[in-house]
Amino acid sequence: MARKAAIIGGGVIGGGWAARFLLNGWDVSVFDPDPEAERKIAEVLANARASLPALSDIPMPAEGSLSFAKDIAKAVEGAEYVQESVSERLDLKHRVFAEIQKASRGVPIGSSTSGFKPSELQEGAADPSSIFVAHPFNPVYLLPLVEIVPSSKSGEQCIGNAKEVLREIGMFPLHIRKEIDAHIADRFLEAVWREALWLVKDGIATTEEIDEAIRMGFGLRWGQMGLFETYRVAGGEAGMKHFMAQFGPALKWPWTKLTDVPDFTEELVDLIAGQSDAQSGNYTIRELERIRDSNLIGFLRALKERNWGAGRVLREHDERRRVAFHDEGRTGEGAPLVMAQMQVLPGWIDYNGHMTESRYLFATSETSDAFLRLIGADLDYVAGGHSYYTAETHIMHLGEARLGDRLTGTLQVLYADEKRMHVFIRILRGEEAVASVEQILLHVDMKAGKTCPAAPEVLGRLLPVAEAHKSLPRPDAAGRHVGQRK
Ligand SMILES: NC(=O)C1=CN([C@@H]2O[C@H](COP(=O)(O)OP(=O)(O)OC[C@H]3O[C@@H](n4cnc5c(N)ncnc54)[C@H](O)[C@@H]3O)[C@@H](O)[C@H]2O)C=CC1
Ligand SMILES: C[N+](C)(C)CC(=O)CC(=O)[O-]
Repeated sequence: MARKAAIIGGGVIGGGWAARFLLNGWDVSVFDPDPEAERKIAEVLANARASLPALSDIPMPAEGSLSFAKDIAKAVEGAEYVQESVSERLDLKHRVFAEIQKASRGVPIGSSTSGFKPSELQEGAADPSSIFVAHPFNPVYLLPLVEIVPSSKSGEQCIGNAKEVLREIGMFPLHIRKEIDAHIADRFLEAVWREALWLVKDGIATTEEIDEAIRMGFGLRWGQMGLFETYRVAGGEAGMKHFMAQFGPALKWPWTKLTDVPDFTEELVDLIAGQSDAQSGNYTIRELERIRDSNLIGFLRALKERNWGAGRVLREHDERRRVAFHDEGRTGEGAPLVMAQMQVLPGWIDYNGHMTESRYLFATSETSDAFLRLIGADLDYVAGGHSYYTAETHIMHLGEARLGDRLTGTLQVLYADEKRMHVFIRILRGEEAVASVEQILLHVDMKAGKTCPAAPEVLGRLLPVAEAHKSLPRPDAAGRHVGQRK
């Protein structure tokens, strides 16, 4: 049975949490008195379904079920984890915690609060030890960071369990050791926002110019190296000390307004809202969300390739799920093995408006690479000097894959021996095959540059699969060559 999370407050952030839990296989019960909550969450969920799976290199678990509860007590019934995401008002959050704890004592309650300290959230609670800050970042279903802030009253076991749950849904829990208003990340965001407000108010830059200054330059740097690592590099060979000596004094020059905040007069609000409308008003919010999401996917995938920063979290999440998915001894008895799930992304579409041909080969190697990992011919094996090389590939295009389609790669072993592996891959959209691919792979000694028998532990996994697949019907297309008549 799927595990259950309760989401209290289903706005921008609650909707993102619901999507992240659901797509990672959890059942989710939402309570939000807003009559529009169901519609809003459905829209966030649609965006999440179109983006999150594209970060994963192994099949996503079956989506959990979503329900809307009539009150908090019903929502938290049987929940293993509760995430509070109601509006940012302390009195409201206190009332919500009281209701949760009346119905379910001891369950971990993470609060999405952007600024309140956990000790403030815990005031007057029946059980302060199970309330803590779990501050996420928008879009919650794509960005891994969640700031976990306990107070001295928080239970160690509760925080440990909560971090484990959050890791399971692919997040990066950053444990903040000392509680502080606005935690770590929002202090930066506020500081940058304050400076930006001054620049607009003083007529120095428009909202668009400020956004260009970020996204064309240092925003890209921060996304992959953060602040200190970026500055370390900027210190050149002389390093961080040199960087500090050179640029430290500037902090005391009048470069910044520091903590001075401009008054939110009607004039300033109109100025900023007007410039923002002129800059992006031709897009709806949902369109902007989709643009943001597909940019983030590309960026995160690049980081994943390099196993760097947020990309490392994605790899670790895949690895945890791979262990669960490819449980020991799985041979694919009675059916081809489901090896990969993919999503057709904007950059995969060609001038004919469907998935471009090179992506069929990409989908094939995603599938066969996953199989190689399953049988132990993984990156460690390759580092040891042995690998499988593809000797021949025949792709048959059977249907058109379109933008946003979810594709599944399955693999059937037609034949295998010490050195050879003959496989049949299907790229499926739902039940329909959009392509079938026949491949022969050879096991090689990479240093010698010639074929050789695979290691016994690899054969120990490959041959039982080949044996199990002997009972499967041989695909009609197996053995066909290009242009051949039936
Ligand atoms: N929007 C953002 O960028 C971020 C917001 N947060 C935090 O997340 C929390 C929620 O913020 P948003 O989602 O942006 O606000 P929002 O206004 O989009 O959603 C708040 C939701 O709470 C619901 N609500 C109000 N009273 C309720 C009650 N008694 N029980 C259940 N639901 C109730 C409202 O109907 C609304 O749907 C806040 O604490 C905020 O600081 C955290 C990270 C980012
Ligand atoms: C604006 N905000 C303070 C609510 C932002 C956050 O808390 C985090 C984010 O997603 O930027």
